[in-house]
Amino acid sequence: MASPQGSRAPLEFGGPLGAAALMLLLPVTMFHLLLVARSGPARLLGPPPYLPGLEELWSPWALLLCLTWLGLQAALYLLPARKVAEGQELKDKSRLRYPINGFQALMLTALLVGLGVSAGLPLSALPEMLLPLAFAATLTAFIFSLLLYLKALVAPASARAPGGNSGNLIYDFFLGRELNPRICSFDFKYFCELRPGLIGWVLINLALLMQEAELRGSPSLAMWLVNGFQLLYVGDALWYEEAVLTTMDIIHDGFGFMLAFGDLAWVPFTYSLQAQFLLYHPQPLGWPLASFICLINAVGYYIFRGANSQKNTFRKNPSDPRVADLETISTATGRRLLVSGWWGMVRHPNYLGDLIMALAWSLPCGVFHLLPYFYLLYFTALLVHREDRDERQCLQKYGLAWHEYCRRVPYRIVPYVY
Ligand SMILES: NC(=O)C1=CN([C@@H]2O[C@H](COP(=O)(O)OP(=O)(O)OC[C@H]3O[C@@H](n4cnc5c(N)ncnc54)[C@H](OP(=O)(O)O)[C@@H]3O)[C@@H](O)[C@H]2O)C=CC1
Ligand SMILES: CC(C)CCC[C@@H](C)[C@H]1CC=C2C3=C(CC[C@@]21C)[C@@]1(C)CC[C@H](O)C(C)(C)[C@@H]1CC3
Repeated sequence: MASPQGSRAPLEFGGPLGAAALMLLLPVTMFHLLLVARSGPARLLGPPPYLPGLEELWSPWALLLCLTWLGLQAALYLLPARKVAEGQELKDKSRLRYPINGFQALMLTALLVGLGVSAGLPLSALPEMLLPLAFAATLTAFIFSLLLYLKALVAPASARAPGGNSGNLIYDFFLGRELNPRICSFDFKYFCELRPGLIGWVLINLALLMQEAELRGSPSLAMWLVNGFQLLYVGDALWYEEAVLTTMDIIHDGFGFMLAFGDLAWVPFTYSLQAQFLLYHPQPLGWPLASFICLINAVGYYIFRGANSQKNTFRKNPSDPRVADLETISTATGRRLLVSGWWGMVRHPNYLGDLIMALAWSLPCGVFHLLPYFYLLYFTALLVHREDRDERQCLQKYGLAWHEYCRRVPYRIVPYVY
């Protein structure tokens, strides 16, 4: 469908029908997971134990907590940054500037939470509020996406995202019309991608760990592992914050319901599923198996970090001694593609590392329930779809050079498998 605004990007996610289905399915799945995690049988594929009434979902206190959290993270975002980074070149040849203070926000949040807990803040009561909090976050994401849609109506054409301007209201609302919506220097997409959801996720994990300690005397080894692995992942994302500026979400995708809901609700409430499961279904785990799981997480992290850093270093400065010796192929755009090192092994080595880590996050929950493996299953689907989207974009950008890269590096994510 050609858009009235002139953008001819092919429709993704199954077009308007797919977008409408996802807008319904994603929140329903999130609430299903929250309900099933605390039920006895914890069956991913079974019906939820009961259907919650509005009085169990809606709480003005939960909404207030959710908005206070967003306000706190926004205030931390506005604090002076150790560095200001430039994003990729935009259509109008300009570059946006982004504060690099995400890790500082994580540390300050930890300090504030630590002070709060020592002053009697009942953090371990948070798990009891997950349902109304998730409802408040979903409501916030929906209203926020509506405001973003309206804001895009008055944005200049050069500010539009390549994909979210089909002319179909539902599709554009889902994908997001504006690429980098901002008020003054406050960048909503960059803020939401890394701060409230990711830091909220580790806070929920911590609250679940503390509640387990209250219930059983001390947190289990499995709970420690899940908390440790996911804290490492979030800490890494914020430490290497600048790297997010070269991801598909920032460069290509508009900011609409998909990312607003994904960042503000989906990430904190479904990515903490393993810790939620462990609180209600304690799993025995001995040190030998725990050490093996740590090794799997370390291998995944090594590949994930190695691949992401290699590409970011190369994109920032191809003559950097750490990447200068790597073999590359030239493209008509002037940008080169790496064909050795991590990016010579498969075409998305960072996805491979991420998937190995996802496996390590589920293993502490044992092998008798499918529920804690939901993240691994969803993430595999997300990355396979994302890889497909990226391939199409790269083919459009690099043409013959991309074909040559695919010939030299035939596997997409898993060597000799896929
Ligand atoms: N936990 C989660 O829920 C999620 C995590 N992720 C993680 O986010 C990270 C970023 O993912 P994503 O944004 O999808 O994609 P990538 O970081 O893999 O970026 C893809 C881009 O990299 C560049 N590129 C591809 N091949 C090469 C090459 N051989 N040499 C140099 N540059 C190349 C191309 O852009 P160009 O050439 O224009 O630079 C391409 O568009 C990944 O580690 C992923 O695992 C992603 C989604 C969800
Ligand atoms: C559920 C929907 C269909 C899709 C929602 C997707 C979002 C939840 C994800 C899209 C890309 C993401 C990234 C991260 C978190 C999840 C979302 C927002 C990321 C911030 C996680 C930490 C990593 O280190 C990263 C590389 C910075 C990630 C960037 C992409």
